[in-house]
Amino acid sequence: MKMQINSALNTQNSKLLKGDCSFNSKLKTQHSTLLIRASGLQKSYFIKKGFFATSSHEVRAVRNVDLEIKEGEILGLVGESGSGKSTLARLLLGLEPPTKGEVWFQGRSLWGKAKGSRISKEFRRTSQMIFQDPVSSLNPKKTVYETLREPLLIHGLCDKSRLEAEVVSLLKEVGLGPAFLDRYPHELSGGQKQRIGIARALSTRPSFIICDEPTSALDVSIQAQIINLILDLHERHCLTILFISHAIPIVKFVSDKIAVMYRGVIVEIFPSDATPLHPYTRLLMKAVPKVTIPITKNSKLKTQNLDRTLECQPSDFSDVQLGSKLSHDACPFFERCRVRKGECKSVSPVLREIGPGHFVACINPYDA
Ligand SMILES: Nc1ncnc2c1ncn2[C@@H]1O[C@H](COP(=O)(O)OP(=O)(O)OP(=O)(O)O)[C@@H](O)[C@H]1O
Repeated sequence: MKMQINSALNTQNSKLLKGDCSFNSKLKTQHSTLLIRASGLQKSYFIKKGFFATSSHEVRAVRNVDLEIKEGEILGLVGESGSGKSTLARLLLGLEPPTKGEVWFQGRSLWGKAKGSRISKEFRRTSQMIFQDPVSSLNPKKTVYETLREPLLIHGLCDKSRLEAEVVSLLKEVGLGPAFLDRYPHELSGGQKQRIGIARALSTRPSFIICDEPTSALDVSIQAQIINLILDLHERHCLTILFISHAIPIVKFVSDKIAVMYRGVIVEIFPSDATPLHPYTRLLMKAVPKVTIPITKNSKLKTQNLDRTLECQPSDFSDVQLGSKLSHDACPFFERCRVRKGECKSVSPVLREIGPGHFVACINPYDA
C-alpha cells in the first residue's frame, strides 16, 4: 500500500516537473479563476393535486443556493435522496431554467435576461454530464461509433474523413480499444457502458463536467476503476468537476471541497480535509462506519479501499419529509437537529464563512 502511494507521488512529482497542467490543477493555489457562479438559485415544481388537478402544491427542490466553482477544482456534492442534488446539477448545466436566481459561466449569464432564451451552443459544448445509469443514458439502437461521432458532428469538431480516428482516440482515452466501435450497448458490460458515457462527455472537449453518481449503478469491483479514470481525465484535461454522490468517503477522496445539501439548501461548504461543523454533515459522517484503510489524495483509489467505503453509505434518512410542517423561516434541519435552539425555529440561517473556505449555515455549529 505504502509503495503504491509512493509511486503515485513520484508520478505526480515528475508530471509537475514537466509542467503538466493536469497536476497543477490539483494544487489549491491554482484554483483562482472562477468558472461557475450560482446566485440565489431556486427551483420549484408544482405538482397537481386532486381528481381534476384543480390545485397544486409546490416542491421547492432547490432553495436560494449560492455556489462558486473555480477552474480545475473538483467540488463534491453530497446529500440524501431528494435533497435536490440532481436538480441543482440540471440548473448549473442550463438543462432547466431556474425559478429564480442566476448562473454565470465564465462571467456570462447563462439565461440572459429572458428565461426563455436559448443556451448558447458553445456553453452546451463546454459543459457535459456523466450520468448515474449508463444503461438508460445510451441509445440501444446505436453502435459505440454512432454514439461517439454524433457530438463531434453536431459541434463541428471533426472533419468527416477523421471521424473514425477521432472516435478511436476517444475510446483510448477511456481505456477501450477499436474492437468496441461496432458494438451495441447490450453487448457491453456496465463498466464499459459507463466508459462510453464518459467518452461521449469528453468528445466535445468540455471544461466542466458534472458526474451525477457515476458509480452508484456499477458493480463494486468496477467502481474504483471508474473513479480513477475520472481523476486521470481531470488531470489530463484540466477539467472542472462537480462530483455528486451519496457516499461521503468517496466524495472526500475525490474532491477539493465539499458542499452538503439538505432539503434544497446548501448547509455547509468545506475543504475536503477539514472537519465538518454543521450538525447535519456530522450526522451524515456519523452514519458512516469508520474507514480503517487510510485513503489519501495522493494514492489511487484501490478496489480494496472502495470495498470498505461501500459499507459506508449513509443509512436510510427516510424521515426527510419531517421538516415539511415547519414554516419557511425555520432552519430546514430543525426537526432532526440534536443541538437546536429555540431560535432555530424562526431563523433560516444563511451560509457564513467560519474558516478559510469553510461556510456553515447554522447559528449553533459544532466547534472546530
Ligand atoms: N421534474 C420534477 N417534477 C416534480 N418534482 C421534481 C422534479 N424533479 C425533482 N423533483 C423533486 O425535487 C426534489 C429534489 O429531487 P432531486 O432529484 O434533485 O434530488 P436528489 O438529491 O438528486 O435525489 P437522488 O439522490 O435520489 O437522485 C425531490 O423531492 C423530487 O421529487
